[in-house]
Amino acid sequence: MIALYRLDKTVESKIAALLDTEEHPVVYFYSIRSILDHMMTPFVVITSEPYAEEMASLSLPVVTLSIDLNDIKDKVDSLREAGKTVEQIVVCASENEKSWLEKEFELEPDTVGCPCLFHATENVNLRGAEEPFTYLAPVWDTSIRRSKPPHGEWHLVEPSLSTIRRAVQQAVSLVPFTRDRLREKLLMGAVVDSLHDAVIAVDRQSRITLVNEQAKMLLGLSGDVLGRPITDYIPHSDMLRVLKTGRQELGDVATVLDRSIVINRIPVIVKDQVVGAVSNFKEISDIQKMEMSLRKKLHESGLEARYRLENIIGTSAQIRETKQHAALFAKSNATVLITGESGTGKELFAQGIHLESGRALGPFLAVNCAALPESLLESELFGYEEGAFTGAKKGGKPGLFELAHGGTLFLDEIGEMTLRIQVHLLRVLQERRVRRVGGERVIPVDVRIIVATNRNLEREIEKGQFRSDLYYRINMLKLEVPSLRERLDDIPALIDSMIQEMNEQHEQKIVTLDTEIYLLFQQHHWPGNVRELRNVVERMVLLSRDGMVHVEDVAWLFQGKKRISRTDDEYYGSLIPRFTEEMNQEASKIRDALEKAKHNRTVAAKALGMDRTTLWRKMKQYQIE
Ligand SMILES: Nc1ncnc2c1ncn2[C@@H]1O[C@H](COP(=O)(O)OP(=O)(O)OP(=O)(O)O)[C@@H](O)[C@H]1O
Repeated sequence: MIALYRLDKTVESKIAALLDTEEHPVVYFYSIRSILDHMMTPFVVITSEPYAEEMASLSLPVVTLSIDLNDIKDKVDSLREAGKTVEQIVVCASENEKSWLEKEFELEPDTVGCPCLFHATENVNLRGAEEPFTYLAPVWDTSIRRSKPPHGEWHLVEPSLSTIRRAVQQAVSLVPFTRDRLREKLLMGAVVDSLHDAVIAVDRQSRITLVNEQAKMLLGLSGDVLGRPITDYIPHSDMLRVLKTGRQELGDVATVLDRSIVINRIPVIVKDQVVGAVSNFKEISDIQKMEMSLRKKLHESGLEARYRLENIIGTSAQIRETKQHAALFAKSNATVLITGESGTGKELFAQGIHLESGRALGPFLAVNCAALPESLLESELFGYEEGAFTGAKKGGKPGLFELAHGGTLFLDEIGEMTLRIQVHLLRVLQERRVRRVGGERVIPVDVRIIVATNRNLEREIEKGQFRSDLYYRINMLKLEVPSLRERLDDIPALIDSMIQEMNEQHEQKIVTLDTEIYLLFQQHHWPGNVRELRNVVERMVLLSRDGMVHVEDVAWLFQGKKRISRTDDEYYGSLIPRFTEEMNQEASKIRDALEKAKHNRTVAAKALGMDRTTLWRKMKQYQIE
């Protein structure tokens, strides 16, 4: 389709006559508005020089008609033929046409056959001219016709038929291109609309060339805003500054219509010239939501805290007290120092505190300070900037402090950390900001720190291996996890839960363990604590036959190993003296329940809140008939 924009009627009809209108229908437009209403139709615009500029912001293919020196000569000839005297000429045309005509006149001054003066229509002032001139203007220059020259009248110059034919040929050749452009435009529109970010772009004159739905929504724009100056909607738009300076502005925060938004403004530069600017922006609350969901995804891929405090097995007074302290510590944001022998479950407590805290939805990241060499641990914790060292990843890498933002960072085996990293860590803990290795920027972080150690840090300070200032900073809330030796009563429940877990993992079905096994296990010294117990139970499960494990099957596991300091006589003698107070209480509860249930084990188990197998095991353990 060919669109004719603000052309003279005679020129319009000549163009239409030259076109095969079946193949290239002609549409006539007299305002930008009406063109905007048809933007979804692929067309090429033919217009005259003064209106070509208006088209620029619409990014449509435009063919421009203008008059030349030959057209002026033809007009002068026809005036002379009609008996008019033409001695001096004044030509008024648009700024562009005027400068072309001047150049042509300089090159071939004899073409017209008389002196010519050229004026730009925009600032023409012919008043007071004394000489009788012949006044000429292009046929499409409607504004000039409204003013009357001092002597005589305006004579309108038309472009020659060959000029019109060239313009028509050019327009026809551009038609396929407009279809591609439209397709691209639709695609671009779909892409821009599909973005979660709001996007708005302006041209050099700060007229809006692109805007997506999100931008309209956040800026409260409605209707067709394309082609309109951005200042009509945002009077002091910062885009004007970017157009002027050509410098990008990233991460600016502003309030628009009561919403806090973060904005990036980027100049569009072609061949060192600023030809426009694009701005993308987003509501801060959206960014926070995205951050949260990203973090959640990170958790799903293995960075999640899984153990809640209530999942930590054990009902002994020691473990109950530790859990109570942990639940209290979870309410605060202060650093927690977890101490305890290796394998006691320090990491489980760290996870439990995180999940019990207000940061439960944030990330939980853990790093074992003993497992990484110094430089690796440093870049792991604090991240690094691009080029910080040979092999540093392009674009740098965020450290665990940044990744744990809004959540908890668990530093296991902190006693193994070198003094240099201790200094770096202390600074981050004091300032709550990290500076990546090799970087300048400081990044604020909101991270709760939990550290753990099985070393005696006070002794490490005496030996000069641990900084006392760091110790005082991390030793705000101290959680001491008891060794397994100190809570032997928890062993049966731990074994049961481990067996259940492993049965599921190994698809094995162990129904029963000899009661003696529990007793045997409660005799062991367990230097490796719960971790060692888990290993032993795993081996036991793998060695089991027909769903039964007998004491003879496992006794060898403890051969040559240190026992709790109890004599064999105690072990093989009466079992009662070896029961703790809690066990005695449990035994008498079971006796009572059985009596009440008239020795119906199903009823008694129900009353005790345990299943039949557990009741049966406990009856064997406490030798209840
Ligand atoms: N109360 C518990 N209930 C169930 N499993 C436990 C319990 N305590 C520890 N475990 C298990 O014991 C193993 C060791 O636990 P964890 O890694 O938390 O110990 P740790 O004290 O952090 O050890 P280390 O000092 O060596 O880092 C893990 O497999 C864990 O699942």
